[in-house]
Amino acid sequence: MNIHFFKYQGAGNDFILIDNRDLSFKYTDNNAVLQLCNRRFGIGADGLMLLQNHADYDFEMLYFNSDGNLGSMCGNGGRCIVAFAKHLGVIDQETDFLAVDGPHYAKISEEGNWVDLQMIDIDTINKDGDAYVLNTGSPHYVAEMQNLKDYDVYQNGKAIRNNETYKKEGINVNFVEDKGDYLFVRTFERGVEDETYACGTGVTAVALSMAQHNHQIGHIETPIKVLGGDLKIQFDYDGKQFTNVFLCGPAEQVFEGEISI
Ligand SMILES: N[C@@H](CCC[C@H](N)C(=O)O)C(=O)O
Repeated sequence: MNIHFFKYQGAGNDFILIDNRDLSFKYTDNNAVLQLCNRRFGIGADGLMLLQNHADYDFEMLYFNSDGNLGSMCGNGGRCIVAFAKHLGVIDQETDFLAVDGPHYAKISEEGNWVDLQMIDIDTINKDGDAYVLNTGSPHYVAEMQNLKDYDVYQNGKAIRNNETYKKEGINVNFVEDKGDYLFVRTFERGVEDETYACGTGVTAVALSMAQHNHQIGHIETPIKVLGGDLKIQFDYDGKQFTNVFLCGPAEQVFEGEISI
């Protein structure tokens, strides 16, 4: 099978994008995705997305983690597929598209490289010891700490993701350090089974958890730094529910190519 693909990155979370409006990429098992995402023997990426037609929306997003399995919602992937849809001429500057966790609204800058993506509303944040656990389209564990720059995110994230509580379904593990003007976040991602340079649903989970932790109410804007760059989360919080949640940040096409598998 010969595949025409595009490579995108959003704050260093990188993805293979395929225009599958003609349904020529047939997903039968996880081997093709696994091979394409492999950083030694394939294109290399944290995940792969198919952009497909949908009768009721501008397009549908199908997201696979780099382990080859269909994933839950990917926030940075969502921002990248919006930039891809604009590149293809499927949308102009605003869109309503469908992802695994439901419909999403997004708007994109005129230059096509900055996307504000609306995420699902959240009304439940649980605790696991001192950590927060919530689902922002994907399941997340959020733990606050000091000196995060030197922390072993891989070993500690992997241990939490694979402990008795989370082993079966898996969880994405986020560590956050409050730097005053911004939050510094590092994430061990389920489905990649490694630390990634950014995780969109992860930084969303972190911003909401920290707002609850710090008893913030009203319209809140949270600047975030991750290994791959800067993101911003904005939302309204009335003490019970988080609404109008937006994940904002860069989404850039890196290259395009052909590969046969
Ligand atoms: N990188 C993503 C999260 C992708 C989903 C996750 N790995 C999972 O399946 O749990 C993001 O930007 O949100």
